[in-house]
Amino acid sequence: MDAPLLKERERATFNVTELIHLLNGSEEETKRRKELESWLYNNPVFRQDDRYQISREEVYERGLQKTRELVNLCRRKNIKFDSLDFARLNISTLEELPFFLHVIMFIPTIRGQGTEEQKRKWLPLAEDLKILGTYAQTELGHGTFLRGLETKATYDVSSREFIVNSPTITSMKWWPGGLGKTCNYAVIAAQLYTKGKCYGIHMFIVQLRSLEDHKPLPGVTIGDIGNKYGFHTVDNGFLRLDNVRIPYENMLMRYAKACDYIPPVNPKINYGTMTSIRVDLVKDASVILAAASTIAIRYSAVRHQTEIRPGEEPPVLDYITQQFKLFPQIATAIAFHFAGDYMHRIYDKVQSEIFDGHLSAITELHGISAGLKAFTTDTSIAGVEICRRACGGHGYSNASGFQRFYENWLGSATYEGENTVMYLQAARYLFKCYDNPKEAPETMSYLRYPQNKMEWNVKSADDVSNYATLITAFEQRALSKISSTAKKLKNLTHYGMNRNDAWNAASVDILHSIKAHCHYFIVKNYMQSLNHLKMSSPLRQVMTAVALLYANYGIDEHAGDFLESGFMNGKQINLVRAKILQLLKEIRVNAVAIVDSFDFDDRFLRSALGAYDGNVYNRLFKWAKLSPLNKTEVHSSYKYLRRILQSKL
Ligand SMILES: CC(C)(COP(=O)(O)OP(=O)(O)OC[C@H]1O[C@@H](n2cnc3c(N)ncnc32)[C@H](O)[C@@H]1OP(=O)(O)O)[C@@H](O)C(=O)NCCC(=O)NCCSC(=O)CCCC(=O)O
Ligand SMILES: Cc1cc2nc3c(=O)[nH]c(=O)nc-3n(C[C@H](O)[C@H](O)[C@H](O)COP(=O)(O)OP(=O)(O)OC[C@H]3O[C@@H](n4cnc5c(N)ncnc54)[C@H](O)[C@@H]3O)c2cc1C
Repeated sequence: MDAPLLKERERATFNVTELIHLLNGSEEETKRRKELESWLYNNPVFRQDDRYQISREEVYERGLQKTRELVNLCRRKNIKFDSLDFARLNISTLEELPFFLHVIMFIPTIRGQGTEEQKRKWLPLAEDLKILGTYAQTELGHGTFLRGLETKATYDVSSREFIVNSPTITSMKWWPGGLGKTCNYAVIAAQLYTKGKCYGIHMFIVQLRSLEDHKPLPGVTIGDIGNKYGFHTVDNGFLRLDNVRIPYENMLMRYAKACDYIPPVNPKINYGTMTSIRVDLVKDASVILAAASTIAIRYSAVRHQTEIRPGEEPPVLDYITQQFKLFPQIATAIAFHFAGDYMHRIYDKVQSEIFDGHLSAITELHGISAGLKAFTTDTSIAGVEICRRACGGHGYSNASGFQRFYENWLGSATYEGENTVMYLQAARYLFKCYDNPKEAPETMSYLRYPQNKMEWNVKSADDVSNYATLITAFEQRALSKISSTAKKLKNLTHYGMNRNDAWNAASVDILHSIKAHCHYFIVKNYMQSLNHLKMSSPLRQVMTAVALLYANYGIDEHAGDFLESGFMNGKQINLVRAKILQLLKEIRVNAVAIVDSFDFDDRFLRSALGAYDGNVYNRLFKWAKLSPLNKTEVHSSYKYLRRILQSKL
């Protein structure tokens, strides 16, 4: 083991294994996760060493090979696609596979929106992978505005069929994962027309390719949309349907019926699959940021640069500015971990309410999941970039491991709802609750009895170590933003603007308000989660320092907002800043141990900078030697170089 990391580990003040189990839920959960990972990582098909040396076609083909291995593994070990074990395997591949949309959206849409009869027919086929489907909603012309989708499903009473049609170029389905080359089925979002009237977006199961030879069926024009920033393994596709006929039974009809149209009790129930993925993304944001922090912290403990005192070249992690960049990322990863747990709990609760026929809870779930999806993906994307840059030049090499997850994760700000749009959706719910506080759910309880407090109860650095004091600060910031924005909206409508125009005119303030609310929620949930968890006192001390850093850093980062609220003054902001420095020092001794507790396997990180042993330089040299340009001492293209070198001006 490399000496610097050994020394770092020896001085940790808490037991790493205890934190590993705490973050995994229990010792058994840790064991199970590791067992699943070892099945995956010991399989050579999941290799990544030549990832940047193979063509897109080969990357896609590998994606399918990996899919086959993963499916075989699940069959051998009896792992169901809707199980926690599959979710863990899914994350551990650290790569989207071409069939993921089948598992995360196609099957869940049938399960959530199909009648019992439809589920009996389609689920066995889909779960046994006799058919492979995707979720085809977005079109070339519209992704966000679902009411604007143009694909039509027109009911033909005489044949009891729907005629599914893409009438224009902008109505082509565009982006669905696995659509281009992999899937032979899709759930298609289309405007339902029956008896000459349009009833809005509904979901239809459409077969796209032959089950015999995989050729597109008549009327189906389909393909891959081309290279992208990331998601190289996935054949995101386009699809044009030319009056394709499907049986009446292929409209998913658990909540709405066609022919003589019966509407669903809540028309947004059709959007349920998106909500479920938004919920999952909160936890994913934590994993990605934890992985990036692990690489950056381990590397920063190994990398020595410059001098603080003459003759002593410290690890860069000793520079306070480096700590100020990286420790908040660790804290954020843990905060999002607890937010992810919360989201899963509330999602399960709402699902059981829906099961009992109470559809009203989906509005609250949408409000919370849309906001947190945007907040956590936004923050973690920015955090990964901070970690990458904190690794200096080597952070820019593919050997760092950042690019693999960064390029894919960038998409999370857009897919499952573009983040600004999601914030605005969450804000819609927030402002409704502000106007009607009795409706406010627990997450917005401060709206029920809004108290504009006059003064923050902070006089010394010790005062900013108190959870309740910090939560109050975030609550007051949110309240101040929300109430001033609500006033603005009221003024705009008072002077004659209609509600929609006023909403657009005030939307920048609305965005600040919802971000402040999400931040408040994350801080509160983080601190409450820590209070409820059992842990040894050395671990509690460390976890408390990290949570306090999260909150104090958030105040410093948005000092303008907190000052503007009038609740805080400049002196108090200085106390917050002093506290941050104190916390950085406290966390420094445990930084490597904390990221060790995230417990990433080296085969997951695949990083020369972030491997457990800290053997950075040997790994970088090994990586360089593997460059395809180094296969020969003199590259074959020297023929051009020779001519340049030998030509006369
Ligand atoms: C932006 C909105 C929310 C707007 O919807 P709209 O019907 O056009 O507008 P509206 O009639 O004014 O509706 C607003 C109203 O609908 C409600 N609502 C909206 N969404 C939901 C929901 N999920 N659950 C429960 N309720 C929902 C809102 O609360 C609003 O209610 P309100 O009118 O205020 O009472 C919607 O269109 C939307 O969700 N757009 C984003 C599209 C999206 O997320 N696409 C994802 C495609 S799949 C994908 O990206 C997979 C990637 C996965 C991967 O590769 O890993
Ligand atoms: C990697 C990846 C995978 C995907 N997989 C799938 C899939 O499997 N199935 C599928 O159906 N789709 C998929 N999508 C599509 C994705 O869901 C959409 O791209 C996404 O919902 C955003 O819609 P848009 O592209 O229309 O963006 P637009 O809405 O056109 O956004 C452009 C800009 O307009 C702004 N804007 C739009 N509306 C508003 C508004 N009301 N108020 C303020 N600003 C607004 C946005 O903030 C943004 O800045 C995928 C996309 C990606 C990148």
